[in-house]
Amino acid sequence: MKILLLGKNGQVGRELQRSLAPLGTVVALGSKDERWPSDFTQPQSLRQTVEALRPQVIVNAAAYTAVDRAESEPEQARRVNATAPGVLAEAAESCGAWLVHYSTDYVFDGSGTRAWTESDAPAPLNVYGQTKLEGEQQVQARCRRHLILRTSWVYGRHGGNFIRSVLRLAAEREELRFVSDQIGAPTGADLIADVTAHLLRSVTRSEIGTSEPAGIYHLAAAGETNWYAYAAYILETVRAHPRAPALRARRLDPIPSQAYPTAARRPLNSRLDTRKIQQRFDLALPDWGEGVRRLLEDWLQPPVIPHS
Ligand SMILES: NC(=O)C1=CN([C@@H]2O[C@H](COP(=O)(O)OP(=O)(O)OC[C@H]3O[C@@H](n4cnc5c(N)ncnc54)[C@H](OP(=O)(O)O)[C@@H]3O)[C@@H](O)[C@H]2O)C=CC1
Ligand SMILES: Cc1cn([C@H]2C[C@H](O)[C@@H](COP(=O)(O)OP(=O)(O)O[C@H]3O[C@@H](C)C(=O)[C@@H](O)[C@H]3O)O2)c(=O)[nH]c1=O
Repeated sequence: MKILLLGKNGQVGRELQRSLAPLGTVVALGSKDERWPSDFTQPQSLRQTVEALRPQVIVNAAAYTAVDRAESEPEQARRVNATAPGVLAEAAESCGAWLVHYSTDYVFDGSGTRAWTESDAPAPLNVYGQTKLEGEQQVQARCRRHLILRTSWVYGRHGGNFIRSVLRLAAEREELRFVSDQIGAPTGADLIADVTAHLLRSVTRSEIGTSEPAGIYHLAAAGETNWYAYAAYILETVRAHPRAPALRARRLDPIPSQAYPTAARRPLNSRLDTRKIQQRFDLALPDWGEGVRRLLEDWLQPPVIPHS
């Protein structure tokens, strides 16, 4: 099976390079590939890449993810998050390929306290969420064999994320403040990549031509937290470790969202109901804290080759 992976250098893309490898031949592209057009700000050029490679599966992990910056660069965000996925979807449809596309909890407005299901109506609060929603709609309209995986609060070994921000700030400052009224589930890029591979094994084994499992699925780690409690968990886990680095932070305080003004509004309730993906693909999703702890322990390992 030939798989085209776009966004190979992102948090999820790096893990997909590992998880997709056993499924077949993976052609993995970053934004500046010398062999194939892969710049999402030039959406039409992507058609050429798909037509030349004719993959059976396309996995799109590329996205414009700078939530605050998107407020002042809406057209750039829209090209990357909506127009380019639409072109990919059309090209995937014309070669009969499956298209995996990722989306976000930020398509919801964060109202209420119930976890969002796939059939709830999206109503994004910010440009990033709006362009990601438009991307979902493009993919749904143009490619029958699509899997849209909405996830939340992604962290990974590679690339910038909240865990790195917390550790950097804790090394620099004595007092930290984090919002405690936005609730969601931090989800590991490794989990997303592993589940993606599991789903692809399942759908590509189904009868040729069927698009029956196609659709939107929520994919997030189990449990929930808020950004303040998440930051506290990161710092406690690091401090309890015998190889903990020196941290200046002495105080960590919870604050309401209004006390932390940002260019983009963020949803208060980002909980995703993941029952559909678990039931449809016979999966169990681990608790968010497990994955965060594992990553921190890996980072704190001495850089030596283990004996066994
Ligand atoms: N990060 C998060 O918290 C969340 C992410 N998601 C979604 O998950 C998916 C993966 O996100 P994540 O791995 O965190 O993203 P990252 O920000 O880590 O990586 C995004 C990748 O997109 C690529 N990209 C950006 N602009 C372009 C462009 N113009 N042309 C081609 N490629 C481009 C970059 O490629 P390069 O490095 O080669 O320039 C980058 O490696 C995305 O769809 C995102 O919306 C959903 C919920 C939460
Ligand atoms: C750095 C910092 C952030 N915060 C708040 C701001 C924000 O509400 C929250 C998280 O901040 P970040 O900017 O790291 O997170 P943000 O970029 O909003 O994360 C989002 O990224 C996109 C791509 C998604 O799809 C979402 O699922 C989500 O993961 O923490 C503080 O309260 N104190 C701080 O010192």
